[in-house]
Amino acid sequence: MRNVWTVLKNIFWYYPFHYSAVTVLRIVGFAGLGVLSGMLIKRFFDQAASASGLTEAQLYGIVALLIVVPLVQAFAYSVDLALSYGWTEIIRAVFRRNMYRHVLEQPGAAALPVSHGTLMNMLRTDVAMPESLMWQFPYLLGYSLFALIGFVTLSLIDWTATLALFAPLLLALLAVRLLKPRIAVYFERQQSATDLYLGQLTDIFRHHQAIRINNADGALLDRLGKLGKERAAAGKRNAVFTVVMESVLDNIVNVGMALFLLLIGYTMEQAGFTVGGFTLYVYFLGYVAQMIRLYGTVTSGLRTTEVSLGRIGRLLGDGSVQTLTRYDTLYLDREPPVFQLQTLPPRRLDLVEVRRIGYSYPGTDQGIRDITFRLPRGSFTVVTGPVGSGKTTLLRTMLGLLPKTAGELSWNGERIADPASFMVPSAAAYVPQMPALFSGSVRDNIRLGYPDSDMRLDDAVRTAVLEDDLARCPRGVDTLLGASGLTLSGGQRQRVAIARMAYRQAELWVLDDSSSALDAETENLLWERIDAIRQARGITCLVVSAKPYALRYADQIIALTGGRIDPALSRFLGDA
Ligand SMILES: Nc1ncnc2c1ncn2[C@@H]1O[C@H](COP(=O)(O)OP(=O)(O)OP(=O)(O)O)[C@@H](O)[C@H]1O
Repeated sequence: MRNVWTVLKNIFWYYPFHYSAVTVLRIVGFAGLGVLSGMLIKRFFDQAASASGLTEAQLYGIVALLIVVPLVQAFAYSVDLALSYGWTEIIRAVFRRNMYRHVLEQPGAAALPVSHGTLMNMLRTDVAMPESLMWQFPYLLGYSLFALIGFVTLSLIDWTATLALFAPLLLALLAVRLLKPRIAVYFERQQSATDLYLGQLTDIFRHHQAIRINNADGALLDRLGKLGKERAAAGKRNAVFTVVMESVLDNIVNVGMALFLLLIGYTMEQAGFTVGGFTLYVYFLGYVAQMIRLYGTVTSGLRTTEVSLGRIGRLLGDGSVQTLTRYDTLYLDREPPVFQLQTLPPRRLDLVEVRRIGYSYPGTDQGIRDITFRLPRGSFTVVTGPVGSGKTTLLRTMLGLLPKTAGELSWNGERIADPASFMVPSAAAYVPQMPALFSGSVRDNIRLGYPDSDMRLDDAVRTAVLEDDLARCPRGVDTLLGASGLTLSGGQRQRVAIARMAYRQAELWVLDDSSSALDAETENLLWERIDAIRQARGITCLVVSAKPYALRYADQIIALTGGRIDPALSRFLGDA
């Protein structure tokens, strides 16, 4: 629960003035004016029932006040809404932005510790829990204050009836205490079922082609239907539990009210209870009932927020509360600063050294161990080995996309402290085994944020042997690709990704099985062109390939078996 209070405290400091203003408004607008109305009503009835009755001036005065007070309350309510509504969205946006930022700042290959479905659900519902709880407190404070004032005022009239009016409160506290542990259980189950459902939905949209091609529509839809039903059942259970809790509280109030009316009837006869006094009791009764409901809402909000923050903590890890609540500008009312591409200064490569590096996937004995080799300027190194021997793992570890667990990397003799931030253009450019394309044109996909240059684009297109493919498209390099580049063939997708790498003009080119979908002729041409550029510009190539075409250009071969270098099958350059 400590995390919940810290998050609420941090939210408060985003807009201390607004939150304080809303709190004061809710206390004055609901508690203060509420008490005033109650007093006026009492006075009205007492005076009306007295022998002298109401004078005309008194009557109009009271009626006018009874009209003005609700109008002021309505005004206070509107100001409250105007102040709190916008901040609700802002707080959610801050949380969402912080979660996106955290995800984007992770090393590329670090698998998210939660599924896509869970992530979507967190961004959708969990982020909203703290702030919606936050806005309940001023109400609870207002109504509690009102109830307290009511308690004092009424006990001066008749303490037994007052006790009867407030007795349900104690019972309600007890009921909420008993029901509290279940609130978290039902909410957590509902969230987990929603995670699975959203995860399945995401998978279907991401892999719809694979699903169609494998004729798996029926099976997946069945599974989606089953998850949907489980989600609905968990949601229903949670909703039913919430309604049951609310109705338990309501009924406690109703029983209390009946008890109270019985007592009043008795007291009115015995002690000459006035009509005004009775009206005041009835009037306060509504507020006590509302306070009890709010108490239930806040208690359940505290529990569900605790669950949501626990879930978000699984994504954000240590210091999750600070990461989630870190505040900075959202640029809602002005343009954000123009994004300046941080192109790093050229970093000439003379020699890259890989010394005894290793990486193990968490919780497994899979990965790479004790890998040592050198990449001199202009060299062409091919990494080979059977499926699962660690080729991709080696490249990703070198690029900092996986955090190495052993060994060192150096660039021109200097240790690379943080490969993730160093091994990017202009030092290294990378074509992953499964490159990601985006909707937009071929040009957009190749540039991907880099400045537009026709010369550079032509160069990159030629390096990737894409020119004939583009010549067949009426709009050439401006041809639009569907979502995720779906309108391209596998080989074309690979070559757009190679062109993207070439466009970056890095010193070290890293290609992971990037020609697997090419026909022999195109692949031959591709390596021929890459080799020509290597010779002309001194580019260093590190290439995973299982096919013979790239091997033809190799002046070094790193053969992996079971995550280690097999010296018998490898061929090194210089002293490794
Ligand atoms: N995220 C992961 N978690 C656990 N194990 C993994 C993970 N990714 C890969 N592995 C395992 O690590 C080993 C090396 O995988 P890697 O992808 O590097 O092999 P590869 O040689 O590139 O294979 P391929 O030729 O099929 O691309 C494999 O046994 C694989 O199952």
